[in-house]
Amino acid sequence: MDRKFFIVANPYSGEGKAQAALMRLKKRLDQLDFYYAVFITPQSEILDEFIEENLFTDTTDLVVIGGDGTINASLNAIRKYPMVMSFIPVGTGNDFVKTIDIGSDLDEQIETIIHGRERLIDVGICNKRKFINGIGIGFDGQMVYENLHTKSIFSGHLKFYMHVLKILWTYRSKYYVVNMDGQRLEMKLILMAVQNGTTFGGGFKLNPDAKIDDGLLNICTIGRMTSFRRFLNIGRLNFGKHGKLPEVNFFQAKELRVEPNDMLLAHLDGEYIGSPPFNISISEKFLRIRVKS
Ligand SMILES: Nc1ncnc2c1ncn2[C@@H]1O[C@H](COP(=O)(O)OP(=O)(O)OP(=O)(O)O)[C@@H](O)[C@H]1O
Repeated sequence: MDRKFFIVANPYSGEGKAQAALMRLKKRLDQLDFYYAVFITPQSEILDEFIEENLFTDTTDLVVIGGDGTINASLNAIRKYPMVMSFIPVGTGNDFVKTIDIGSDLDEQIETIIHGRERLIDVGICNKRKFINGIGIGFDGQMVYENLHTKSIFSGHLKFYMHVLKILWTYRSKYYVVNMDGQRLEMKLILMAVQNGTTFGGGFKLNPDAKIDDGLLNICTIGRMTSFRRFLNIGRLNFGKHGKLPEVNFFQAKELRVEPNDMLLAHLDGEYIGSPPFNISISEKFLRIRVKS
């Protein structure tokens, strides 16, 4: 079957790096005489619906040029179609691609889009919305909320890390009631990260042992911790070395319910989604993606 590429490019991701990546990809596809169409995303709460409306049904390859939010919207747009997804990560955090190998520079990533091997991966579902990387409830949900709603003289990474510092200092632990594969747990936590991938927040490896094709959700919880200890230990998260801290626990589950609590804010693949209740599950080997190795 002839390949047909549908390219979703977000001009806003990562402060506008998509344009240059799109030009290079188009040039390479032209050289190889491949058919492609380009969809430039609009700013919208229902981005997935816009993508779905514009997709042609015989697309073989859906290429996302954007960050985790654009990958998420594309994932939720292709529910009826058996296409392979590939990525050029130009977002701010680009957390999902840190779990896979798509090549380290633009040229390698473009070759992966064209010649990479197919891999079948799991996809998470939260209240009927799919996620590829994960859901952060508590501390990092608060961060995404404040990044969205607070004006700042900074932008991009700098704005994000200013919020990390402020919230790291001020955030108070909250009460979670959770049901994990039938087991009820009540905990006071700073955060709960429910993930398919390993990384959140632009490089924090909260679930370093997560595998994207094992049919399981990996869950990291961090309990009450003084502000001083948070500052002392945050560096460990960059290397996934937080597991030895007494406040940290890891779980694996197929299904999870987080009971209502308006004090808890959450994000799904980096996009703010409000407060629980959340019914979360995993769809094993649901999505085909293209990787380098
Ligand atoms: N044309 C546009 N103008 C402004 N915002 C847009 C536009 N197109 C999409 N968006 C918004 O971009 C957001 C998704 O951005 P995306 O996640 O891809 O990049 P990022 O936030 O820089 O990266 P990451 O999530 O990896 O940190 C969505 O909230 C979407 O509404």
